Amino acid sequence: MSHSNYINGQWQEPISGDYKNNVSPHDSQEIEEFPVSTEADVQKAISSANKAFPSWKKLSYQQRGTYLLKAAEILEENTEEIGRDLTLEEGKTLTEGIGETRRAINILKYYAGEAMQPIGSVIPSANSETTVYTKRTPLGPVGLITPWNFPIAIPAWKMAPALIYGNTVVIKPADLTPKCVYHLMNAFHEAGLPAGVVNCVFGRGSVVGNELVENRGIKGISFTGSNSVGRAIQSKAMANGKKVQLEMGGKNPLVILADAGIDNAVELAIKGAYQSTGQKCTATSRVIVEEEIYESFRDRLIERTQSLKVGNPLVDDSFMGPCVSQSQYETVLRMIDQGKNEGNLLCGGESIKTSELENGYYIQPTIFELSSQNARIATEEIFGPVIALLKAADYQEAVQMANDTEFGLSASICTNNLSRAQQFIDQIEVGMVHVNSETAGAEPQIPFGGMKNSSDGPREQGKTAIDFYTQVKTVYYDQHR
Ligand SMILES: NC(=O)C1=CN([C@@H]2O[C@H](COP(=O)(O)OP(=O)(O)OC[C@H]3O[C@@H](n4cnc5c(N)ncnc54)[C@H](O)[C@@H]3O)[C@@H](O)[C@H]2O)C=CC1
Ligand SMILES: O=C(O)CCC(=O)C(=O)O
Repeated sequence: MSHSNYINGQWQEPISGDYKNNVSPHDSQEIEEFPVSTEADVQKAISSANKAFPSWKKLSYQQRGTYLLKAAEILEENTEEIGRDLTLEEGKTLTEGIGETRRAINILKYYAGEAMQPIGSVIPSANSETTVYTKRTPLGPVGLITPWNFPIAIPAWKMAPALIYGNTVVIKPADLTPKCVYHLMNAFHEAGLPAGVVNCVFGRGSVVGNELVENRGIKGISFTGSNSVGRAIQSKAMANGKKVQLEMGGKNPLVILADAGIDNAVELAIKGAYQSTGQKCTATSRVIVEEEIYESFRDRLIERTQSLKVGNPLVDDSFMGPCVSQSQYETVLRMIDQGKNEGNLLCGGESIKTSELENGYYIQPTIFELSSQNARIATEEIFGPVIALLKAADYQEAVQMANDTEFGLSASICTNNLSRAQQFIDQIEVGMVHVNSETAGAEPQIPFGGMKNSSDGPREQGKTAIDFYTQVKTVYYDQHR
């Protein structure tokens, strides 16, 4: 089956006539065809987003919210099918695929609800005759560049706030996972969204994404993906006068203090490190354990890791599926080889080539014990099912190690000591800190984003999303002159 771009309220074939298949990471089978678009397709989409902007901006928040709600209802009717398509093209388990689809639906509903919330504030002026208040004004057409690891939730969490606050959208989905954004576009189309308000152009980042970044018709870029691409986009987009929001990598630590319950701490490590095959920017990739319980924790972690069922993500009892692509699989295996030179391999460390999985991109969940926090596998983002395990003499050393990274997305501490937990919340240099919960996770109403080299620009999701998708207009209103 062949799909088209969604431009100006219509499904349009790419001008080049070129298509590429998405591929199942479970068995390398080609699934469906999606456009390999060129700059000219993007220019058409940008022009339609510009044409649609004035009348979309003019609608009330509640009128715009109605479209989001309708789209959410349409997705809801097809949750299972969409979750299945997500699992088929991305490789996370069906429970995660359906869960992510539900998350996308909740995001649309949450931002539809924002239409009922106050916008702006009234501020007292020095002059008693003057009322000062703030309004929010949308940026205009925005370009959304999204990754493959949350192929429906991340597009939804960028599109929903963009739309409710009055922007129009051109989205470029990750080329590995186009079907999920196709489902989103279809829901907006069926919901009767006016032509040109959302547009989707499938294709390569260096062509489609780059045109969004360079074209003057786009006023803001929201990007999630790798640090190298994010930073390159940032300098180009800012040079073109655009507002930029970046969500990039992480090297998230889970710190386990001696007073923590070992079984609970092990479960947090397992979920944080291996769900979605470790392909989350919030994944647990470093586990730092206080010396006193290090050995018992390590032994239990190895035992649980070896008990995990890795297999076809569409089959109910699989805990972990494959890496998303051949290239991601090769990158993770290269990092594992690096780890074999740097540390002590405790378990895993190989690809899985049983007859059922031989054509897939499967890797065993892997743990390295490290004596140095400076090893590459303890400092570089791997985006695979790999844990760097480190021993800390005490809390002070643990927090120093946790902060010894260029990244600052999320972190977690396992402890029953309230004052230690509070100290960690104050000392850890991340955007999202957990106490006794896993490093991953996001909810629509909660600000999402990091410090240091993990993020740039205002936070995504929750009420803070308004800070990227609008500008503040201050009004001085004097009634008597
Ligand atoms: N922070 C996160 O959630 C994510 C991080 N990553 C990291 O990035 C690594 C590589 O994954 P990729 O898929 O290659 O990430 P990427 O950063 O290349 O891709 C992310 C998005 O940017 C687009 N893009 C790529 N080059 C572009 C350009 N020159 N101009 C405009 N858009 C462009 C891609 O098509 C995709 O839609 C992963 O191993 C992981 O470490 C990947 C995906 C998500
Ligand atoms: O932890 C989550 O659920 C969201 C993570 C995420 O947004 C990402 O990996 O890009």
